[in-house]
Amino acid sequence: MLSMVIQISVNSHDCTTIGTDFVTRRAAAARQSFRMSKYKVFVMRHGEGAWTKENRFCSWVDQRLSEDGVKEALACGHLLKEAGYHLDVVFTSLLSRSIHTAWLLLEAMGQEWVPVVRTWRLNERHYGALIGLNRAEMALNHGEEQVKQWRRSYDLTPPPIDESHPYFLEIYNDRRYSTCDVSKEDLPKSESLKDVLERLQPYWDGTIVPEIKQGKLVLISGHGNSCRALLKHLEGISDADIVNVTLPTGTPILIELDENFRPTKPMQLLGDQKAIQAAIRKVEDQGKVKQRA
Ligand SMILES: O=C(O)[C@@H](COP(=O)(O)O)OP(=O)(O)O
Repeated sequence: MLSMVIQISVNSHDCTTIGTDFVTRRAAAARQSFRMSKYKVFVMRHGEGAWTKENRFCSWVDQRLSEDGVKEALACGHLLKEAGYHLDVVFTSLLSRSIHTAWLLLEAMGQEWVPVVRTWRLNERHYGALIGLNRAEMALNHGEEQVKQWRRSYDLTPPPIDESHPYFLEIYNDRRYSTCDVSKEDLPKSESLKDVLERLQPYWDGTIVPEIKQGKLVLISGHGNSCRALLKHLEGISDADIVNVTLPTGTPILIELDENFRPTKPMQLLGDQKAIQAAIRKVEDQGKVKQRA
């Protein structure tokens, strides 16, 4: 039996302030509306990436999963299998950590045949010139609040990447980006969360929603910020509240929607709730000068 508890964001000091307040309002709204769930969709951030250990902004750099990330992806698959879910299609970004998570999850579920569809529109937010930098060092040099704003604010765009950046050529010469529905020149050089939602929403509306409407159970294996953008859209999270939403790696989030694609209940992070809270704290701590023990 899964223990499913409503959560949005956990911050060791005040997590439960805005996060819980938001959840409470959402729960009250859902109770009042008496809307019936018609659709379910899973949104999840991939398993831990290799650069997480080094605390570097990874973004469009194609790092693999860490050993722990592989374990997380497999554990997600086991969790969904035990809960009896049968997936019909999985959407990923063009980045290996998102694709490998989908493969491992499907393998653990014994559902390897399920189609995996890749799109750059689910890529992680483009962190521009911040790519490759260490978050704790950035917090030391620019302050923790500035780093939090760069990481979590809705409409702040970091400085763009340019040709002098050590990862510029690796990203823009990569063959995968010649397969996109926009030219290489038009791919982002830096993005706010708002920009991510703007490039993701047409894909959600035009490609993913029609699948869900056909009755298919969809799982999105995305990234911390591409998933935050989608959750903001689906859950109607305000520009102010999204700052306090942090997603752990390798944790499926179940969203139930009515016939008009409005949420009927608060989103649910599935799995061991204490472990999920610890995982969220770990991600938040990455932006601090000193990490908590
Ligand atoms: O780009 C990255 O390093 C992380 C998010 O970083 P933060 O926004 O948490 O700093 O993305 P992901 O690991 O989900 O692909």
